[in-house]
Amino acid sequence: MVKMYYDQDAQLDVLKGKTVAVIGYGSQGHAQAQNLRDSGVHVIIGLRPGRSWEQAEQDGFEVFEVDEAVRRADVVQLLLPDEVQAKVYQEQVAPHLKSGSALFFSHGFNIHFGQIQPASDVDVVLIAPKGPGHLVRRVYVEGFGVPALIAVHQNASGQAKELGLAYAKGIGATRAGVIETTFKEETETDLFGEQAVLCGGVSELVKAGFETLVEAGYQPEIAYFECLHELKLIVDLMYEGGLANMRYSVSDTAEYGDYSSGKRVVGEASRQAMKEVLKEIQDGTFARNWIDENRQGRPNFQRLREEERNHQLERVGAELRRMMAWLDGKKKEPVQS
Ligand SMILES: NC(=O)C1=CN([C@@H]2O[C@H](COP(=O)(O)OP(=O)(O)OC[C@H]3O[C@@H](n4cnc5c(N)ncnc54)[C@H](OP(=O)(O)O)[C@@H]3O)[C@@H](O)[C@H]2O)C=CC1
Ligand SMILES: CC(=O)[C@](C)(O)C(=O)O
Repeated sequence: MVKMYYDQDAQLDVLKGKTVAVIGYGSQGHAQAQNLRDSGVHVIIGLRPGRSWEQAEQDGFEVFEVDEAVRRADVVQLLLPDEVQAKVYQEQVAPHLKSGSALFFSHGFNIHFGQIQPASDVDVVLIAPKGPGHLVRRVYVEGFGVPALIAVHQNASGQAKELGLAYAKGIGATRAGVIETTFKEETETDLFGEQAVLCGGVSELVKAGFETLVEAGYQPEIAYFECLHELKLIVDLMYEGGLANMRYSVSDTAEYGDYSSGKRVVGEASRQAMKEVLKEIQDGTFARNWIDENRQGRPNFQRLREEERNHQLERVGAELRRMMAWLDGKKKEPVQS
């Protein structure tokens, strides 16, 4: 049986008198910094001058250049994009990390693939929320938390796990539950999940369904409602009670269609492809490709991002969201970074 850690297993006092430097103020950075502050933890932000710096100051944080924030910190949480962490670490973190301090991550990529190799006199801990940063903040404010994973790569202080659990409590994760893992397991499962299921898998399934209906002559707006908009409602049911809860709520017609046609759409070929994707994550092929793509200035990433943004599905969806008044009040168009 998996061991889950909850609020009662974590002591916020472990962070009492310590300064946490959150490096980066994006999806995870803004959420974790605000949650920690609301939990009574002393938080400073490390950034480069720019949009995030202005936002963090507007949100009431003390903001410093990365090296200065590191010098002031007992805990340094690296919430930079994975592809820039190694360079920033080498140039602005490692030379200033205090002996006996702690280096935190929310994804194990750079430790697991050897891009960052910390000195032996610091704790190295992973606290990985299993959800997008904006939900980490929203759910915390609502009084609950996004579950997370904890792993200890180095325990120089002898208290790394206690420190990690205190941090997890500070961001609200122990309200939901924290599972112990390793940097390897978190990295490989997270990369697999975002590629084969959550982002890549679902996006291609939605696009294929939308295009199948549109190419067959149906109205794009109906195809959008059927294949994307309604997906949230279905996934909410799965979130609340598993596949069984979704199948309980949909019609028997839909449930029978689920059983009779689902495996024809996502069948043995898809399962084989998933195994290949996982193998390329495990043997480092994906990591090398991603690191190389960034070294070359992201030509393929930018091209593919542009193609996807111009997909008919996106255009139809944007128009429908403008028309759906109730949604307008809740969701802003995604920030075009
Ligand atoms: N997004 C998510 O929901 C999740 C992310 N994670 C992990 O969290 C970590 C952070 O990801 P995420 O929050 O998505 O990142 P974002 O891209 O949302 O934010 C990155 C932040 O880093 C800053 N930054 C970028 N480059 C530099 C630099 N050279 N020097 C200083 N600051 C810089 C950006 O500021 P600027 O405005 O100047 O560009 C921005 O504030 C990653 O390890 C990721 O894998 C884990 C779980 C979920
Ligand atoms: C939200 C999350 O954990 C992801 C999809 O893996 C990520 O954004 O890195």
